[in-house]
Amino acid sequence: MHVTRLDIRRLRRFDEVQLLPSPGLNLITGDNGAGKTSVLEALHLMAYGRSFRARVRDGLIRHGDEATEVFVEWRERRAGTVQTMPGTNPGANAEATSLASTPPGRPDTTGGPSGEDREGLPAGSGLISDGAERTRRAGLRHSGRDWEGRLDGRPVSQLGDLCAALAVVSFEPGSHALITGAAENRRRYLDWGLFHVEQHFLPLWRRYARALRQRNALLKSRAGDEHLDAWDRELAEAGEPLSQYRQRYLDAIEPGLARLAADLAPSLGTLRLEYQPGWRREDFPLVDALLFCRERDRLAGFTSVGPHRADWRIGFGALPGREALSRGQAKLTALAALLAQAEHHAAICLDWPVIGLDDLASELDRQHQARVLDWVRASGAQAFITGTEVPPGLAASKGAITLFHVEHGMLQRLE
Ligand SMILES: Nc1ncnc2c1ncn2[C@@H]1O[C@H](COP(=O)(O)OP(=O)(O)OP(=O)(O)O)[C@@H](O)[C@H]1O
Repeated sequence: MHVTRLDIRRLRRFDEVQLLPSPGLNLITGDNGAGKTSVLEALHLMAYGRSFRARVRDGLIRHGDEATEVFVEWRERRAGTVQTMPGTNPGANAEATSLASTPPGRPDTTGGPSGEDREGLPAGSGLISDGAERTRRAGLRHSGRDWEGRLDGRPVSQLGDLCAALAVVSFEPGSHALITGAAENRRRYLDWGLFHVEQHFLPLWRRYARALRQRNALLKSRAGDEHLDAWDRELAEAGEPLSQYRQRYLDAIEPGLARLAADLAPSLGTLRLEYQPGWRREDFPLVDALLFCRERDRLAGFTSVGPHRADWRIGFGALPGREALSRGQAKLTALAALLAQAEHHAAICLDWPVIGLDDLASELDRQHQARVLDWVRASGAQAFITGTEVPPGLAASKGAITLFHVEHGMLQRLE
């Protein structure tokens, strides 16, 4: 998929800007504080319902305004999501390759903008099909507390449905948290991938989240066993398959991630992934684990076992543990994980997610920049790269790039 138009209103320092990007590489330059990252944040907001830097109410809305608005128009393959369990059928494009060679088969994403220009947020005028591709539109108005969204001309009742439409993978200065930060980052990574490739995952995830809320409320109110039994069963019925989806997703990602990590950080040795389901799954079914922990959970007032406590870890042959990774190595590993996720998405959905690379030059040395840019270019994915200057690695990476410049709250395309 590729974005053909992005309108941003009242986000950070922007009053109102519009970006008409190319389907390939787009570079956004500007001085410190000009608003380059804000452009990526706007895209991320539409795809995740939050910024990668903060929640909406923590500074995303322009000072003095009530809400921020983002409108995105994009082209995507009509085939949409192929409903296949991750890991069971990676698809024709799943032959993952290294950064040094050409990435997997390039989905055809060459269609241009629909040509139809729309004003106004967050309304959309419906879905426009055109052969193998279609144009989609999403608008989101977010005040931090409330939100209002439209997708293809219709109101959206759940933010998750809006976010599941546009797939964006963002690499930014905080991305190392995926490897060295809290488990929540790693659960989100799995869940984001699954939202997009497995149609049964989101309802299951919602069912689990609801059951967890209910069980926690009962624990807090010291409810009797007869009430908790039913919610334990419900939690387990949603939690077991949810956990299996995550495990299989991680298994499906692992080979591509290992190859990408070997290219980006070869000195670390062989990569392996370990999934931790959130309870001793090898010993007990979840329903039994919940029962065993019931008294402890009553005292604590929350559920201490289950997929909401899941995690996954990366280990490297040459290191004692992920704690031994330098910050730079953690960043390279996070980038490998994000690109592997993008690659897997492309293999299953036959369409690349949009890739955001914030401040690439300050994150990677010249040689790694060039490798990543070559890889992204060869993939056919649309990418948004930001930097105070043209990244040095871009000089070594041959091919077209569309340039934009941000200054004084304005966003301009440079010819
Ligand atoms: N809520 C807000 N209201 C108004 N202005 C804001 C708000 N939040 C941040 N800003 C300003 O918006 C700009 C944010 O810019 P952004 O982080 O996108 O810049 P950047 O070009 O990526 O900068 P850098 O190169 O320093 O990373 C900064 O000038 C910041 O002071």
